[in-house]
Amino acid sequence: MAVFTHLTAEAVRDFLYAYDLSPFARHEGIAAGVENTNYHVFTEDDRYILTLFERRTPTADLPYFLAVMDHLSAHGISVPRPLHARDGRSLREVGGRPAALFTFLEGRDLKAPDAENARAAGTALAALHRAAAGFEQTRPNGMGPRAWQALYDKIRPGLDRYGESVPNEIGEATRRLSEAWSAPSSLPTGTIHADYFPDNVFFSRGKVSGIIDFYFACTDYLAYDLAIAALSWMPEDDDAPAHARAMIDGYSTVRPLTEEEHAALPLFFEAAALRFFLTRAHDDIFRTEGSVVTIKDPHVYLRRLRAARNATIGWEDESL
Ligand SMILES: Nc1ncnc2c1ncn2[C@@H]1O[C@H](COP(=O)(O)OP(=O)(O)O)[C@@H](O)[C@H]1O
Ligand SMILES: N[C@@H](CCOP(=O)(O)O)C(=O)O
Repeated sequence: MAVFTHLTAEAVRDFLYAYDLSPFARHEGIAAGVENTNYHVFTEDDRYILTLFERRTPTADLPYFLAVMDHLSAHGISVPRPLHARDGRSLREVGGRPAALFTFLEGRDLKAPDAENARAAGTALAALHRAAAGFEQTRPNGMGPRAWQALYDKIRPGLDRYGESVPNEIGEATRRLSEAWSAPSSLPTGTIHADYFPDNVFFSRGKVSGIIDFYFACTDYLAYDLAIAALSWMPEDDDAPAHARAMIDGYSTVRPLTEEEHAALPLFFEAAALRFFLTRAHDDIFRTEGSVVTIKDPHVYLRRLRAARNATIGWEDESL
């Protein structure tokens, strides 16, 4: 996260009174992430994560995100479980923001995952898709083609900082991929994570120990989720496809892809690259002064968009 909303110890203590927990001890801001404000909250005998939902996370969708996490944790997937206060509510308010308290997950995200880690992450993603199959609520993808177009329109004047031809190049990709996306298809859909990056997957002793950050979760193509994961687990400075192949192999051991899904992967790689280029470029162009936020590099996804478009990224390999 970042710390967009600062909370005093008194505010956190008051917030905790609504829950059946032991007394508040202390809290600490967390500097990772880019969307929401997160704090470690320590009571006298346990620890939790307090998340304040900032403006980019749509407030109306918070009950859906919390329900996804409730469902997955009830179905054996290690995700933050929202705590319900004495009045039954998990969605509350603190510091003027909607907020929720979560169980703390052991483990850490890997700064430089290897291909075997990607394989394990792929297996865990397929298990998540399977566990989510019984979840009945749906949500359209807020980062789908309509959002690409809106983001593009907003950032277009600033895009030439990445190269003179980039405004037109991204405009063309947005149009072309949006059209391809809306073509009729019978690809399997379901609840997807939609941001399955290495920083959202915790490992402990070489195994996946937890999956966090469900604030882009939505109903969309399962193979698109896999494409986001396969793309984002490649080292940022290297587009060698070993990690992506391992991710797809690991995934397929739990949920084998249909032929149609295999055929759709190149489109999904391009779409995933465009989606993350657009949001990273947006955050880069519209930096928020005074927040402790790490801006993620848009160039990585511009490069991957080009590589996916030109099929020079190795996706054409038969093992895919
Ligand atoms: N349930 C949790 N257990 C342990 N750590 C967590 C948990 N939720 C969040 N974190 C920590 O907070 C950081 C930021 O969370 P994240 O959901 O990625 O924020 P953002 O939505 O701002 O991107 C994570 O990298 C992790 O260190
Ligand atoms: N994963 C995305 C941005 C969202 O960040 P997260 O901290 O919520 O995973 C990116 O890398 O662009």
